Amino acid sequence: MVTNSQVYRSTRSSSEATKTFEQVVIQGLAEDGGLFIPPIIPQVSEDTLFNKFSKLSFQELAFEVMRLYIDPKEIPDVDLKRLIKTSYSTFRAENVTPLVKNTTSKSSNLHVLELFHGPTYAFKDVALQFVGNLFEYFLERTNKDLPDGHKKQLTVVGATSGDTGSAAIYGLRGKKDVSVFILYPTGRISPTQEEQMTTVQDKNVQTLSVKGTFDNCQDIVKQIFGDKEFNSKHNVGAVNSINWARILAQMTYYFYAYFQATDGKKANVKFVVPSGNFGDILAGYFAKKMGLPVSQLVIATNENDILDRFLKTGVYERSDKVAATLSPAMDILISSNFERLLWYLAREYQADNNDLQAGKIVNDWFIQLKTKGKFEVSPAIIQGALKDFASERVSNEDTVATIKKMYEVSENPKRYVLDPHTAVGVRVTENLMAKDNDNSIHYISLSTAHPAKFADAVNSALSTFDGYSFDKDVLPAELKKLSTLEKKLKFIEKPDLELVKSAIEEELVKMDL
Ligand SMILES: Cc1ncc(COP(=O)(O)O)c(C=O)c1O
Ligand SMILES: N[C@@H](CCOP(=O)(O)O)C(=O)O
Repeated sequence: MVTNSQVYRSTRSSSEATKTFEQVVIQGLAEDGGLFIPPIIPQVSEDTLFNKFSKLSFQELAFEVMRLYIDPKEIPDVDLKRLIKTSYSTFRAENVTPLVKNTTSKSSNLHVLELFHGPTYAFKDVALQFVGNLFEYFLERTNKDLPDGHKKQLTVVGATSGDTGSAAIYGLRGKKDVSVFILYPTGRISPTQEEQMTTVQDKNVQTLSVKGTFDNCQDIVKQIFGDKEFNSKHNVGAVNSINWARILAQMTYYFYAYFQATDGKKANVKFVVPSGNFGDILAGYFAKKMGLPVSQLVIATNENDILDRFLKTGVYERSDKVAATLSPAMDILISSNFERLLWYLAREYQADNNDLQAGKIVNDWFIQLKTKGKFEVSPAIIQGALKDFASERVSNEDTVATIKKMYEVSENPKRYVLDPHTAVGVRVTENLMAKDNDNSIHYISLSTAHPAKFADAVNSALSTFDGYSFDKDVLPAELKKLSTLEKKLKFIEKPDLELVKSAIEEELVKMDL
């Protein structure tokens, strides 16, 4: 029986947990196709939360949170502190994830948590700057005494609906003994997102534009992990939120934002999270289960609403009918990280708190998903999920209307511009506030990307306003110059595993790392 939160297991395994943090970070996905999780979630007392954690800087808090999940024998304190410091030194905001308090008016507790102050202007940087440095740290240690030609090299393969790709590339560009291949759906990401990825010329980076959807790209990535021969030949690594380190690094801002919103006091707090692959909100679930007194985590989706439908019906169903929306990074039908949540729910509500039995249940569900295209969970599981989560979906029209309304009414700051993903969250937050009708609740709405990345949606909401100029008011100079830079990308004409594997092998030879 595992008793410590620094040992990991797969969501689909019926054996005891045995994996170390380094193993799960480097391996990415478990051999059985499951995701790695810590079966024990560490607990933080109220005293520690409100008398210690609430007084820390973002970096200090990141250390305290991460320390609970990483054995000091694997990364000693001094190294973990250095990794955190280096990772967040690239952010434009000193406190990394600032909270814009009382955004609409002094008397309303709607706070916007800006997560886009990293190098690629999206929340993914918070985790991927850290993950890049973590890969480098582990590889340097493994390779230190190995002669050239025998050093371990990691081939990172990731799928993106727009933001993970550039954040992973910026986290890994130029790093020793790592190559990075990013698959994205042709024509289904914004022009700026595409430019951010394809204009990076470092020789260890290659983007693959795949004719298909994000779900196709993600499926191919998972198949590559399951391909034993390819995987053992190339040491495939993950940058998507299937990698546990992504979730871990995202926990910090739930704690930090809570204390910023409440001035370090215990209060009634709800987080609203624009969701797709369920990685971001899952980090909030861990924070809540660790003891942060969050009253609700609210899933905000666009028209691709598998998560909302699941919470309403208990049926998790595959579909290939992905809608192209104004919040394209959330155009996702299969939410990878949902599997992690399902494991904790299965353990508590169906397996009498037995880890091994929970693994068996989750494995059965995912076999059904593969063979029958869907699975259904019991009402007890849904009722369990609803103790922590609520959900709502938002249309394109309401997304545009929310960007417009915020621009008109915001007080702090005036003329506040939301990106369309953030707008999905803000719309859900406003609906919730109307329903709750309780001034004592703090609502923290996560802002997951900078509006400059989504010119079409933002302009369709704001171009009729007198004096509004996207170039002047929204677009940072750094992103403006991207359109003038040379592009490096390779087209893959259909979403096919073999085509992608050949492209990777061909490029690896050219990279000659
Ligand atoms: C801007 C933006 N918002 C929201 C999301 C959804 O986050 P998650 O996939 O972690 O649910 C994504 C993509 O992941 C994103 O890029
Ligand atoms: N929205 C994401 C999709 C990939 O999700 P991840 O969090 O699992 O990496 C993106 O922008 O690429």
